[in-house]
Amino acid sequence: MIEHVHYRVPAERAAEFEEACQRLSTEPECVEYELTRGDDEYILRIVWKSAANPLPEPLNAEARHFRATGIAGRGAAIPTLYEWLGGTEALEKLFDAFYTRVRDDDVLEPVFRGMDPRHPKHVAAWLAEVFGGPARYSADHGGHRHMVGRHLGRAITEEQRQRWIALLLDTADQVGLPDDPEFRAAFVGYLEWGTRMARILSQPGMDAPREEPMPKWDWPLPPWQPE
Ligand code: HEM
Repeated sequence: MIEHVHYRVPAERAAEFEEACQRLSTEPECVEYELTRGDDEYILRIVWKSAANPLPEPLNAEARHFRATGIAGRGAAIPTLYEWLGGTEALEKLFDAFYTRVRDDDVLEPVFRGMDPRHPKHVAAWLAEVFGGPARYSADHGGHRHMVGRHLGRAITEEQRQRWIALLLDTADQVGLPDDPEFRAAFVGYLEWGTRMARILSQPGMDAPREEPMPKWDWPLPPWQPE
């Protein structure tokens, strides 16, 4: 439940009012909130876990309630991770180089022996979509369910997972993927999550995958850009 509350606050009470708003940080049912300010008025937006909660003084005023539509996003002022890393061309270069190195890797070679030769391009298409690029993996390669299905029953070990990630990061340096702190934090974050999911889903006894939305990855911090 999303609540919007409009307040008129005289200048002499502004500090007290803003302090009261900050106490929403300790509300157990509050997911997030944002206070925006006009000349002598404010709008407070609160996202509640379920139903809206009563607000303490001096915040209790007439509120309007809304539901999320799922329509939300970033504008073009902040590039997607996909744009930042150089798009499909850069991702294909990364995975071509990576799977070439996999052939000479003692830990990973047995895992990928007999691999489909289109595999590097498919993984590039997967990552492109996860990082905010074109939805080609969903459209042409079976989407999330297919990807999960390709890991089923492979019993990936922790050693294999760690080698996969280490070799991919080394290849990222080799092919010149951006190495700024924000991009690498996002990239490593996704790889940690994705490889751990792949290992868990590949263990014996895991059920056939269900249809699920593609994961979407974003910046943990916006990238630094010159003014
Ligand atoms: C972020 C981590 C990972 C991503 C994004 C990823 C992505 C993918 C995708 C998209 C496919 C299906 C390709 C297709 O559509 O044909 C796939 C298949 C596969 N993955 Fe992963 N994977 C990850 C981690 C791992 C790890 C850690 C291993 C093992 C060490 C692994 C082993 C495999 C194997 C053996 C296949 C089947 C290859 C073939 O024969 O075509 N994956 N992966």
